Amino acid sequence: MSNLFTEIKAKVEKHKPTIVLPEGTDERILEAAANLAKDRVVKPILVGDVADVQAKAKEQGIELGDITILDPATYEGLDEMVAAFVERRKGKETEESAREKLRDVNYFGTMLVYMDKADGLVSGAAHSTGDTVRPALQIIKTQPGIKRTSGVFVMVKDEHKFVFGDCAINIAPNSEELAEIAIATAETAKVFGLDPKVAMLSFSTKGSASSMETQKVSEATKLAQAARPDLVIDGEFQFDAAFVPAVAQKKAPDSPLQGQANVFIFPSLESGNLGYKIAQRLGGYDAIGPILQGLNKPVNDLSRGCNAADVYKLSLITAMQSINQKVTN
Ligand SMILES: CC(C)(COP(=O)(O)OP(=O)(O)OC[C@H]1O[C@@H](n2cnc3c(N)ncnc32)[C@H](O)[C@@H]1OP(=O)(O)O)[C@@H](O)C(=O)NCCC(=O)NCCS
Ligand SMILES: CC(=O)OP(=O)(O)O
Repeated sequence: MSNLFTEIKAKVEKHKPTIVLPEGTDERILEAAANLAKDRVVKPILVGDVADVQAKAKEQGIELGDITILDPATYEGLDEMVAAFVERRKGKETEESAREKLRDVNYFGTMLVYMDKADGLVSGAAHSTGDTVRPALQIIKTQPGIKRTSGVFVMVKDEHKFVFGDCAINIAPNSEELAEIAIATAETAKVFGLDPKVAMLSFSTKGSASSMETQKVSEATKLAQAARPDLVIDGEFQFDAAFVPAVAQKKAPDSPLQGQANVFIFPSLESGNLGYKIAQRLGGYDAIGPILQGLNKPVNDLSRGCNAADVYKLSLITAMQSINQKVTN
């Protein structure tokens, strides 16, 4: 495990937050839950039919020990949960529709977090991002002052570390949304020990091309710089001009980034999602996330292409977010 996760583990194990893993019959989730419990870093809660979860674990040779398994169908606090859900959704759900939705493991798990029965949630190994995050957007909601949540990846290879955003949520952000994503991602990067140097990515560097797309990024750059003059944010940049000092010298010699960017903001979800997967699969980077930024409580998504180690690491990050949020609140 890289230094980054060894450090996070040391921080988290003192508190042992409770993390809900709603996909209780997925073998990667089961393996990660067993390892998290064995290493005594977080307390996992698995969701699903108890017999099914236990059978799947047995089939995989995974020892669950005393890990809690909650079944939405038999959960004794369900009436209280239904009432809290209806109240939270203020006229958007009836008791009947709430009861129906809470049969879904992601809605159920998210309500456990909302009701403080758990500190955070990690899901998405077996669900699409939409199905994973929609309950959080509706129930947990964004922090005051944050308009939209966004999803970033911490990209790690040996001691190299970068943050990529938005790779998960906002399909076609406008310039204001992109500026908000850039600022939130810079703050997330600090949590991972980076001194953020934020590049706003495009297919153009400092006006080398001009189109609606490049102007959107250039406008977002100005908005982010104006909102947070304390942060190093520049754009618009092609990836090479942001990352390779020799190319930066040629394309943007006056930029404070100097080809040293470590936070990359993609102009659209198409580019962000493709970009992280290319760095992961061709570049050999570990891609941990998507980590959702700006929510009131930590709920994080996984790629369906994840492995058990990814689930373990994202659970550690989720636990760290819950500890940090409690300190801040
Ligand atoms: C995230 C996503 C599912 C939300 O879309 P949706 O379910 O259609 O959302 P809706 O527009 O119906 O809104 C549902 C709720 O979420 C809120 N919401 C939607 N997007 C949000 C965002 N980015 N931040 C915060 N809240 C958001 C809405 O305000 C709404 O709240 P309300 O019900 O309290 O009024 C959608 O943007 C999406 O599909 N994104 C791409 C996901 C993806 O496939 N990524 C690639 C793989 S990682
Ligand atoms: C983050 C992501 O791309 O998720 P998935 O691979 O499950 O679509």
